[in-house]
Amino acid sequence: MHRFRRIFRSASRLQLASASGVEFYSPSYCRILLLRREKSSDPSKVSNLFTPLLIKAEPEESDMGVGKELTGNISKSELIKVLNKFYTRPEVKQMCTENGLDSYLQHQAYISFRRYCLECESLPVDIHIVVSDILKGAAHITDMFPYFLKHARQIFPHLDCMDDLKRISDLTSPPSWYPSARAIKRKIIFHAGPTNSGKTYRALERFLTAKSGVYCGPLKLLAAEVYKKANERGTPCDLVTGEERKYSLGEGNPSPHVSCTVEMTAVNTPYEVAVIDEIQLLRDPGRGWAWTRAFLGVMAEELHVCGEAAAIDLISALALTCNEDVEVHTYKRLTDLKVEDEAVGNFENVQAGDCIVCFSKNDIYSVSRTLETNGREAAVIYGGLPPGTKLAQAQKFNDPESSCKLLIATDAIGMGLNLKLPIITAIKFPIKSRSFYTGLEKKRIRSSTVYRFPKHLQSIFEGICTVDDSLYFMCNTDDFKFLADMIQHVPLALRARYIFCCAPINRKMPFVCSMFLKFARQFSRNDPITYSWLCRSIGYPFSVPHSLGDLIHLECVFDVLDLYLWLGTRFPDFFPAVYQVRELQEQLDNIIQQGVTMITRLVLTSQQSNEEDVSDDEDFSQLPKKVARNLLKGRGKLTDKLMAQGLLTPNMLNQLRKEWKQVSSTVQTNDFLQL
Ligand SMILES: Nc1ncnc2c1ncn2[C@@H]1O[C@H](COP(=O)(O)OP(=O)(O)OP(=O)(O)O)[C@@H](O)[C@H]1O
Ligand SMILES: [Mg+2]
Repeated sequence: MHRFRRIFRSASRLQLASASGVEFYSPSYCRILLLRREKSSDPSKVSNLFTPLLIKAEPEESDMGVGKELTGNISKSELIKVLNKFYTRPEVKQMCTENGLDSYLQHQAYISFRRYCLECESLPVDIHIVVSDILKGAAHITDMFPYFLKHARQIFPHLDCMDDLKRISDLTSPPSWYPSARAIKRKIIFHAGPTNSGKTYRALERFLTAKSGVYCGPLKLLAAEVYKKANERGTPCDLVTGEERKYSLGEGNPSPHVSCTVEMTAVNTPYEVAVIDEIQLLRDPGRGWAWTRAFLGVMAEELHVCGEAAAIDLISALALTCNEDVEVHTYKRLTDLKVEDEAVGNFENVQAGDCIVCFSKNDIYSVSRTLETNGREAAVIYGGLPPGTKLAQAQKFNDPESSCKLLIATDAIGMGLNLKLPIITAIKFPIKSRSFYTGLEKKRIRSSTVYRFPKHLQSIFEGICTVDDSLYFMCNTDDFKFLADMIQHVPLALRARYIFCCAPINRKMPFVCSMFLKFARQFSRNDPITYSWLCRSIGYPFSVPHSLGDLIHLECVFDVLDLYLWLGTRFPDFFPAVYQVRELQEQLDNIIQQGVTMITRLVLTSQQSNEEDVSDDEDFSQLPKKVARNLLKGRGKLTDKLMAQGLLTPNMLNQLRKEWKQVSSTVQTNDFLQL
């Protein structure tokens, strides 16, 4: 029986148990490129993305002076008068709109047309004649329009292909993108129920007994678990994630069964059974597209989806658009869930077997320190840890022989780890309201759709695409755009640029971002990213972390290696060292494990060094206080900028601080400012 004890009373507490969210996914998971399209997208925002081409005011030689000869001279002031009058006429605005020029494009086109006419040494003959006729009253002011429109189309060539753009941006019928799946009538079974009710178990039983099958999971850890389980049960099964493919029947010989992360689902391979786990995640703004794609596209005679009952309506509606029915199997919890009446109150009341769920890494650090001060040993699990470390920590907690009886975790524990938890103490640190897993509100559930292009194209596409927003929304592409910006000046072919922009990296980690940029630069120079180059760049050999900063840096290095493997599966010629990199990851996983084991010591070291920093602040009394403090604390615009550009890593910053402390007594304010 799972017993919930509470330190703080809160209605949201129970939601921690159904840990099916996305908040704590490891940074290494694909977080891809989806746009959320607001219903009322402003078309002028799309126009703003188009920059007018510069048209030189050089009429053809044969035109030179002909207009003047035919109809006499036109002074600049007369010309300006005609142009201004033309642009203020409501009929002109109306004709512009009818020809696809919104107010932004009209304005830009007018500025350009006016400049063109005024800078021309001699107006093109046709324009000269029409202006002259307008001045004489022989033509209407709107007769200028064809010349204006011709100019507008020259400076905005996209106007000519807008219809085609709209056609290819028509996203109103995603089911039709998967003709192979539409060619078969799939039997869809929805396994609905709360967490720990046996949904995945039942679907997997069917998967394992089928002639062929695919399991599509939300996490690498889960995909790996199914891969292991299938092979142990005598069903040869391959593992496919963004970073690797493991063959069960020998290299290059695919098995009829595949366990994969949902992004890697093959939509052109026929299977007898497909299982899509945690189906409610198709509403996730970042990764939801992968569930939508798998659901609409997988070619399976029998499709089992497992997830929260709140997603039944959406799945049924999507199935209807595929002319398919959904059979719903509902499940009850296998174990009772009981919320205790009494709050735990304080850490001394935490008992052996308890799991303390925190909401950030910092809370993990402070709780582990507090527990250790009370002489309690705890295992630690959070999303950013490598899979091996998570498993080792889970093992330590699960092992009845182990002296470690407590677990401190973010809700990364919710997916993919089997934990023996007779009692879960859900603690919210700090007490601030954050809603997790809040269920799917009917009106807001829509499935997400993906489109991926380099940033500028992506934004244009986002603006003009049409989506059936009763069922779909475009996902969030901020990460994609961030990466596109970062490599904007690196000369890459479109396809390579696009793939680089899809890389699943955490943009909040400067070191990972800087390595991403280095990979892209090296790639653009046609230089393979060799093992020795990589080792030099990541500071190999690794050493056991001495501070929290070191530990976090090693986690980043792990992600860099993940990035290498991810790119390696797409550009094997340029990332040739995948086998060695996997070995490096194993070593690093072990070192991170050692770091996590002594996390309390790392917290202490970091606190002490912070305290030292604070006292050293006094040494800087000569310096502008804010600047000195920022340098010591690693904050401030310059520091942020250098970190963001990857020119400064946490390690380098630490080193810099140490060196700075040594020389601080001799450095004068002016020297510092000149630095
Ligand atoms: N019929 C069964 N026989 C034996 N073990 C079972 C059975 N059903 C479920 N289990 C076990 O119970 C545990 C929970 O089951 P499962 O993972 O399928 O739950 P779930 O409903 O998918 O939960 P979640 O929503 O958290 O993914 C697993 O360890 C599973 O192996
Ligand atoms: Mg499950």
